[in-house]
Amino acid sequence: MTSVWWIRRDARLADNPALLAAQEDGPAAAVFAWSRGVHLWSGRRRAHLARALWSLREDTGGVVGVRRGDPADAILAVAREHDARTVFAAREASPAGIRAQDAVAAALEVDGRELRLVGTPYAVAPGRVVKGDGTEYKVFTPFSHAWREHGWHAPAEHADPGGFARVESDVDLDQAAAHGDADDLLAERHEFREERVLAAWDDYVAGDLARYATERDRPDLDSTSHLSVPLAYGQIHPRTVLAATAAVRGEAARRLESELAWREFHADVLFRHPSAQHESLTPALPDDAWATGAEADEAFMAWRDGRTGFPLVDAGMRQLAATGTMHNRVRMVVASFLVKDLHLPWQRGASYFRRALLDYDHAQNQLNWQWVAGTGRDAAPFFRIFNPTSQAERYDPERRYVERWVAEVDTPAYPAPMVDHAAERAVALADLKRGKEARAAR
Ligand SMILES: Cc1cc2nc3c(=O)[nH]c(=O)nc-3n(C[C@H](O)[C@H](O)[C@H](O)COP(=O)(O)OP(=O)(O)OC[C@H]3O[C@@H](n4cnc5c(N)ncnc54)[C@H](O)[C@@H]3O)c2cc1C
Repeated sequence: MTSVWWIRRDARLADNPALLAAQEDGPAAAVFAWSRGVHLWSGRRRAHLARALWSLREDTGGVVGVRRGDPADAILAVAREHDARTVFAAREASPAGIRAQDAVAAALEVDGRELRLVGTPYAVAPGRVVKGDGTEYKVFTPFSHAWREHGWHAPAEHADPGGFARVESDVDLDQAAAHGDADDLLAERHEFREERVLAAWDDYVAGDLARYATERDRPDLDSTSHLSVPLAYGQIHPRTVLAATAAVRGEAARRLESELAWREFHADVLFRHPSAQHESLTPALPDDAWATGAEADEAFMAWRDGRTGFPLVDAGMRQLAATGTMHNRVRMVVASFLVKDLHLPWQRGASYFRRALLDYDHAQNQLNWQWVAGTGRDAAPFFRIFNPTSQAERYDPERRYVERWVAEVDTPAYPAPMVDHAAERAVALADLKRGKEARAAR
């Protein structure tokens, strides 16, 4: 009997419980729905997705299908073609992901078929980690302890690459992969083959991981895992990552696990508070605190284009435009600069990141922006105002990162700082104080 595997954020054969379930009683008809939503993605992300799907198709003898249309239509059509009673897929926890799976389940049900959700893109499904009284953890550290205590399954076995039924495609993946990013080209192409992603991770565990605890904040040394891109497209599962780190002793492996716990925490927060995708969880600032009008637009463009006159901010924004990624420390600095120095709402920065990041992940992006803005789930957000100059001195001491991305930094062509950081910091703190007083008075 053929079942359908609806490919979502999990274009991989390794450690994929939904795919294994679909192959249990016979070959799986695998299909990805190339929906209107995908057309709204940036060209660089769409092209990377096409390459990841192309790679999966290569690995399965060319039988994986990619169908134009919204999931409810595309998945139902393939289920009918293969006379499949059951469709298997990973459960998503984001608002858009939940909407899509509800729509697919409803379309299948009226046709006498069934959607079964198996596994999630997380080690522990969002919503599962709860306090003794069943309520959510609002703060990261206790969440991460409870998350570790909860634990997770060992990685699932590798799926059978020969266990697929052919699904015809109506999307030209070669075309999408080759030309999808023609107007949005990256300086370097990121790895998109599952086998190589896994091999690169094995190499990392055997090599650079040892430096992670001491160097993870150094953009000039670039010794982080670079897992965020394959995690975003589901080419590796966090459980696979955690199984490897569990076998390594020492601070570095624990640190990396803790970063993955942030990924799980943010997914949990968004699952419980879907409005956090657009609205501040804690509206820390009064409404009149935000800059508006033409001057604000110009400031935004200077930030976006890496022309602020603060070398670390400009280096980060140029790295983002050129490569689709940015080192985490620098993401925090540029985000803080937009919100606390330029007084622009975090949503504006988050929406530019959505266009520019190759590792864009809705929960991680929106909640990290809220963390920096001090509007998220945080005990002491008040003083999180990054000084772009001292951050550069501390984390890029020889200026190697800055000089790589801002070649003209020491020439007259480089602009003077667009704001006085100390003055803008004082404004931000005064705004935060007003916001706090207004909330207390309510
Ligand atoms: C404003 C802002 C926006 C961000 N947007 C995204 C995004 O859209 N997608 C995304 O994957 N990450 C995002 N991050 C988190 C982080 O910057 C990236 O995950 C990290 O830089 C990726 O590099 P790496 O894989 O080498 O990380 P490593 O340091 O090697 O970490 C390993 C993994 O842990 C997870 N991780 C690390 N730091 C964080 C964090 N702060 N929050 C959540 N998970 C984390 C990631 O999955 C990462 O791949 C954002 C951070 C900020 C401050």
